[in-house]
Amino acid sequence: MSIAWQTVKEYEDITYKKCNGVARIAFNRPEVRNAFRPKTTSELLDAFKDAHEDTSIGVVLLSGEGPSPKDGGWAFCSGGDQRARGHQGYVGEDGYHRLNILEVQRLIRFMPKVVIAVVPGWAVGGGHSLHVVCDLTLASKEHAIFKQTDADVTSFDAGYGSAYLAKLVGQKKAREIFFLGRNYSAQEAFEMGMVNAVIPHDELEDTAYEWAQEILGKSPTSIKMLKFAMNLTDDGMVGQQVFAGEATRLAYMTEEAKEGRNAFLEKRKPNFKHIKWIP
Ligand SMILES: CC(C)(COP(=O)(O)OP(=O)(O)OC[C@H]1O[C@@H](n2cnc3c(N)ncnc32)[C@H](O)[C@@H]1OP(=O)(O)O)[C@@H](O)C(=O)NCCC(=O)NCCSC(=O)CCC(=O)c1ccccc1C(=O)O
Repeated sequence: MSIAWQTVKEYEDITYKKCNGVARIAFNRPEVRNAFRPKTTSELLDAFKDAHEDTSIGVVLLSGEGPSPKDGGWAFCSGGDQRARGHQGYVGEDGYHRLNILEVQRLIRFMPKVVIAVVPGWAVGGGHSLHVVCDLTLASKEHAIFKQTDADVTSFDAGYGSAYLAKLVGQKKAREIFFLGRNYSAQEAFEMGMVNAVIPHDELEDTAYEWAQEILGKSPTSIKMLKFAMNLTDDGMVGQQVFAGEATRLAYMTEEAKEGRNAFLEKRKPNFKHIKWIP
């Protein structure tokens, strides 16, 4: 299949394309297994915000470009660039120490669209956490490897990367992943419940696009409400807020909401008498 991707914007550390309701954002530092530095996360935030705002986009694919020009290795993302790591975080061009991959995680989690991690190779450390927070994960049969190195480099994603992972794969397995830091194949990750499908490498991108098109055939409101409903119990008050925000939007579309607004603007009491208390 030839997908007519159109580049949206040129970045240094990522690529950003769109086609037919699908946005594709990919790490583009294959020579360092797609490790992210502050510039990468700033660019990711910019692209994700654009995809969030674009009403023609319903699904976002998050992937990693490759293979590495150095050795042909494939990666989704190997986490924070350890060369950019300073005293308090990852040091950007402005000299500030940042820990802003968590902002990217929150955008993925709270975006009213489906985000699919398309994992062509290593998903490691903060890169592993990113696939965990995505709604779905598709992995290359030949090259995807899942690994948590946080405990090797004195880092710990104590939110979605670990606690939510435990919801996906169970407490014992999540603790094994973090405490031992072993490599897991796409098939093993699938059997654990953190990967939706294992796909031959050459078919990975096309399959991700096909899954996206299948999702785009569904009701946008249903998909959005289902995503937020499934997030709700794990996201506490923020999950409730996000879900309730969308419920409010639906309420705004009713006749009674229009009556409430019009009554205020016309400086009269609202008349809800004709509105039925539907059981
Ligand atoms: C990914 C590997 C397992 C791949 O191994 P292999 O295939 O053998 O390749 P290598 O030869 O090791 O790597 C090739 C090349 O890439 C460089 N590289 C790889 N990963 C990184 C990296 N993360 N940073 C910098 N450079 C990297 C490697 O040095 C090689 O370069 P050469 O010049 O060719 O030698 C393996 O590479 C590996 O284990 N990588 C490190 C994985 C890692 O430890 N990642 C960091 C985990 S911590 C993290 O991600 C931060 C989380 C975080 O961001 C966060 C957490 C909590 C709160 C806030 C935050 C936040 O916002 O920051």
